[in-house]
Amino acid sequence: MKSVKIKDKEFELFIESGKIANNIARVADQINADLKGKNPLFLVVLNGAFMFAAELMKKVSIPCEITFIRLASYKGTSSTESVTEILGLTESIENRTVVIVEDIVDSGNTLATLIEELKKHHPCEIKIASLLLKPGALKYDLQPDYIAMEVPPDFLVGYGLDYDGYGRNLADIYKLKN
Ligand SMILES: O=P(O)(O)OC[C@H]1O[C@H](OP(=O)(O)OP(=O)(O)O)[C@H](O)[C@@H]1O
Ligand code: HPA
Repeated sequence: MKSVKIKDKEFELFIESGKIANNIARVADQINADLKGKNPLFLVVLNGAFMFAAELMKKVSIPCEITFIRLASYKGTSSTESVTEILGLTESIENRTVVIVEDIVDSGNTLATLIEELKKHHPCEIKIASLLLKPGALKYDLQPDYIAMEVPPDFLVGYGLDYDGYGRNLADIYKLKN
């Protein structure tokens, strides 16, 4: 499919599934080499990362655990204070090597907040694996350890990424038509 319409918007084909798979395989090889013997715990951030995580974890061959979390943010007691809660983290991460699995690092806001929250639980180290990184949109001093592909700051859908809840099931990645 060269283009798709989702709700009111048109998207054009940007990255085909074969290229996505090759880049994920490369990331898995890096993880297998770097984290051997570290017994990592992969924290998959739902919803967007589900498809990347499924493909990545089939190719990660070192002993590891996988768990799935969601982030909930709400206003704290003072009107400006924003509180982020990690839902679903039942495993202890104390002294563990934790690998955050994300579909995209865009502004970096989600990841920066998540890292701050995770640090409160004293992991031994926190690694970041993301399918996509938008270097041109990043507003935080974050250095993701494992990136499958860098992309321009266009709005993307497919392979887990959604537009208003739709498009996550697309096997390729599409970008918003201008
Ligand atoms: O770097 P940022 O600017 O913070 O953007 C990246 C975040 O945005 C998306 O999550 P979203 O909150 O849309 O939830 P979803 O995973 O359920 O789609 C994506 O999955 C990342 O978590
Ligand atoms: O480009 C994007 N597409 C979908 N969801 C997103 N969340 C951050 N950036 C994006």
